[in-house]
Amino acid sequence: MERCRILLEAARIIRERKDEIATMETINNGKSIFEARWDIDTSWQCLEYYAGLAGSMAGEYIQLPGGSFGYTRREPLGVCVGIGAWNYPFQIACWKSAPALACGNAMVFKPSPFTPASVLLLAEIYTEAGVPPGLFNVVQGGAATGQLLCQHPDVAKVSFTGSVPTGMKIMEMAAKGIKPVTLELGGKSPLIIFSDCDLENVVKGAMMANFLTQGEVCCNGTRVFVQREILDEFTREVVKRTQKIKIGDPLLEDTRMGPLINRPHLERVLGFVKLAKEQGAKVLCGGDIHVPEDPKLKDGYYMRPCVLTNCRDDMTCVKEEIFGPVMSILPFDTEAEVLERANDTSFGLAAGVFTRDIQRAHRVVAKLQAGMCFINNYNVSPVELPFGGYKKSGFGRENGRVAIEYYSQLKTVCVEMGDVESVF
Ligand SMILES: NC(=O)C1=CN([C@@H]2O[C@H](COP(=O)(O)OP(=O)(O)OC[C@H]3O[C@@H](n4cnc5c(N)ncnc54)[C@H](O)[C@@H]3O)[C@@H](O)[C@H]2O)C=CC1
Ligand SMILES: C[N+](C)(C)CCCC(=O)O
Repeated sequence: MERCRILLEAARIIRERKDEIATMETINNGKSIFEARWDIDTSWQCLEYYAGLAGSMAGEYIQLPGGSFGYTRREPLGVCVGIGAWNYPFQIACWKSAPALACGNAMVFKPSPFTPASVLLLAEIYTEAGVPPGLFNVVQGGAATGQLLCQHPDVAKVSFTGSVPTGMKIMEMAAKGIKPVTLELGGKSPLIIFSDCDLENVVKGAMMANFLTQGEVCCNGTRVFVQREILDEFTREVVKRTQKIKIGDPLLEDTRMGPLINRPHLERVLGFVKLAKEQGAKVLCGGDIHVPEDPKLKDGYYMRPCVLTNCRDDMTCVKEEIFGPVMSILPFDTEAEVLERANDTSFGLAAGVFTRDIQRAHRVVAKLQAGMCFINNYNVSPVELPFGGYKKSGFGRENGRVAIEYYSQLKTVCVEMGDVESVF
């Protein structure tokens, strides 16, 4: 209950300082202030959720023959390390620290060096809320710092959000110390749109699946499979809306897309679009640099969101994670065909299906190889639901009741009520 009270107080302070934190996050990352406010909401909600669970963590009592019994205790792991990516800096820190602290662990958090700032506000808020000194710590740095943290003998667990290649290294380092890891890695998720869907919702869903945070979202549904009967209508509508996305100064109230994280990443994303064209894809809109009218923004890392058609499953833009605002549209004819194509990837973070046929919706998600499946929506993040990947998108889960298991260990106590029976 004490942990609950402190986490609730921290959640309250985050709500109270929401605009200030969102502004910091926008400056930190470049996402629009409108969206940053959403991220701050899913951050304090996570603290509230685990505050609620903190007081109810308990073990089991198991009756044994002859009056003997056993019981289990859910105990903390110790010092947990959190390593974050740059796309959701504040939210990632909350999604890791809230369950860690609720379970009684300490956390050392290392944000991405591209977004070092907002997590310091979180540390400040935890302290103000009553988290004892030393329980939540921020260490700044890049790969070398991350490695030192993972290899440190006093660290009991590592929770990582980032790319697949780094995830592999983390797992290797953790293996040397037999430390559990949670890996939230990349994706190339399918969004499957059947012709019986509600077109208005589907278009909104496809935009949500592709263009939040400049498209720099791990669970984005970037392979948009559209049933052939509605291909033209869907494409027309999605292109129309994509062209209307307001790009510019992310601190302005009506902006919906800010700059990408840095110059090399912008160039990498533009390179994917160039390669897509060379491989035969057609750019229906965007895919190039955007120069805002405001002269002080002219060197910003802005690009116009891109919709690609004429895509084939073997193209690089369809196979690899771009981590930018690039949607690939792929027509399909039958359910069996689309399922096979959707699952033909080494990633498995998320997937979405839009249809009015409820039997089909559940049949399809049951066969999708992805940890987070959406029916008739995409990229919403209720903190009550576990989030995490299949296959190379990682393992372990954040959010939901299950995350408790990734931040605690189970002790079994066996109690003898009779005499010791010995073989000797
Ligand atoms: N599944 C998920 O929840 C999410 C996954 N991602 C993935 O993250 C990637 C983009 O983020 P980046 O920051 O570029 O990823 P990254 O893997 O380069 O870096 C992530 C974090 O790991 C640290 N790091 C880098 N090398 C390390 C090493 N050898 N040892 C320990 N720490 C190390 C970085 O400093 C950073 O804090 C994308 O591939 C994306 O899919 C991003 C956000 C969410
Ligand atoms: C908030 N949401 C669902 C759009 C993305 C969360 C995962 C990430 O950190 O990329």
